Amino acid sequence: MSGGEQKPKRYYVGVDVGTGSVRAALVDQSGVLLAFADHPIEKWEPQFNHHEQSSEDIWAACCVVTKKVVQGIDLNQIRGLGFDATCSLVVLDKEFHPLPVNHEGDSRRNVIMWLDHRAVSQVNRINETKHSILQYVGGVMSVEMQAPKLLWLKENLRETCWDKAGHFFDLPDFLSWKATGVTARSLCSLVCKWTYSAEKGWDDSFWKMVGLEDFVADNYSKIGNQVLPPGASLGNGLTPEAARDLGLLPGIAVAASLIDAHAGGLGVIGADVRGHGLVCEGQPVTSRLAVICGTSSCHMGISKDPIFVPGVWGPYFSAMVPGFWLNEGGQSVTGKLIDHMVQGHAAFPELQAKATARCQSVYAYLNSHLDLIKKAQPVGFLTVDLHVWPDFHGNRSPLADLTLKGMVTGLTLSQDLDDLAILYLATVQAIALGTRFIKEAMEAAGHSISTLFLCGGLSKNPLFVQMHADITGMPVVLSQEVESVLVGAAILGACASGDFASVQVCWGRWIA
Ligand SMILES: Nc1ncnc2c1ncn2[C@@H]1O[C@H](COP(=O)(O)OP(=O)(O)O)[C@@H](O)[C@H]1O
Ligand SMILES: O=C(CO)[C@H](O)[C@H](O)COP(=O)(O)O
Repeated sequence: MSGGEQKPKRYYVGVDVGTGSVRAALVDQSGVLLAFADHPIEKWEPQFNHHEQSSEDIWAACCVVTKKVVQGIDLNQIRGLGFDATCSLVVLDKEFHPLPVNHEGDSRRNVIMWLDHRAVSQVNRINETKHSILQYVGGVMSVEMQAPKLLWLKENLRETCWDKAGHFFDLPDFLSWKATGVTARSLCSLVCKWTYSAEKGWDDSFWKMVGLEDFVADNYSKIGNQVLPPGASLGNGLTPEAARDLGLLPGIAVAASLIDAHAGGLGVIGADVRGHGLVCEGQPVTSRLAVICGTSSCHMGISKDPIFVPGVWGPYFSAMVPGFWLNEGGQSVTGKLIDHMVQGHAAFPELQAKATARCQSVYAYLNSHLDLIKKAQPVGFLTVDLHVWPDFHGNRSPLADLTLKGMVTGLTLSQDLDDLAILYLATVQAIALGTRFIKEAMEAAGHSISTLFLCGGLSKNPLFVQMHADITGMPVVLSQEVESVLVGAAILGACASGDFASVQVCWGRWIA
């Protein structure tokens, strides 16, 4: 190459598997997102509180979106691939074929989704053990974690699933296995959802005490006995078969994955805010709370030393930003709750018709409708008589009580569009109050938070963002790059490629 010629560009692909859809992005070596694609995924709810998906369907959606974002690019310039996903449980047999996680024996449905609450009796028994490991999940294990779901499978689907199972994967780790054939697990998923300790490894006494001693006996081969930090390069990279599926070249570096909330946290928490006059400009990164808000909301705060927050998951070492401890608060349904309240209201068909006529989303329409009816008052005052308690799917943080239910007070006989708009507003406010509740619990335990950094689907809703600012009394920062979760996933691919020495170096160049 002559001195004047430029080096060929280098690209990385990030794939983000959310609850409702799969997204992919092509990102260049400066961290700029050049192409985006998304594709819906299937969900089943065969009975109340049972939520299932198909790992084959999810992989097929990953292939669709990846092929789209690399169209027109010289594939030789694509250097790395990173995945993030929801923390759902994928079950495969010894030959890596899907196994049913349901009474119907439908093996297509081989994923117990993260929001599935079938394992209530199992998690209650796990919590009754008072095992010391529970202090690393806020004192109370959530029914959404993997241990209670595994125990449910053992107790309920012994012959059709448990005895035949060869591999239990967190969804992010399933994807990296599917791409590389390497069964190593990410430190992120094992630490955050499976009770693994970055310092001490698996705790035999926990698994024996809860009735899952089977894992100890076979040296954890079914749930992971090779653990790698997120961003580590896996095996020989993309296998020829996976390369064909994804429309990429074999051998491209594939990274150990992250959970979706953690990829979002990585994508926003270090953002360069210089020149905006924000209070956090001169403060350490530990003064920031990243809130990743999609179907659920996850509240990610980091610290130099471990902080134990009752009802808030963690502290987890190096599970999101290497070298930092992580606490993760959360609300199990936020986007899903707003959709539920709006779509279940009698005036929804009228709303849909009016929004369609204006070529707007129902939320854009509702936001402008609230502006119309608020008259001279700030919009928040429209709900002085109407209040929502948002724990329709239990409370993840800080009460850590899965038995809690939702509540609405102040209802009248009105079912018109004004009524729907005000109920929508009260729901958004309730969710923002939930964020404040979590932030206050984290501060009471030792965090010092001055600024919120939002990303995920709900951060595209200006009312949601404004209510978070009004109700927490803190500035809310949105990244210039809306798809921050995908930037987090691409950082993994960039790190695995060897073009950046570590996740932290890439993070420093792209984000901070
Ligand atoms: N432009 C938008 N305005 C308002 N709400 C939005 C917008 N885009 C997405 N959402 C809401 O965000 C939620 C989904 O967020 P997303 O991050 O896509 O979820 P997931 O990662 O769980 O699949 C849904 O409840 C949806 O209604
Ligand atoms: O527990 C979580 C992260 O630790 C998330 O709630 C879960 O992964 C679902 O994410 P999303 O709501 O974005 O689909």
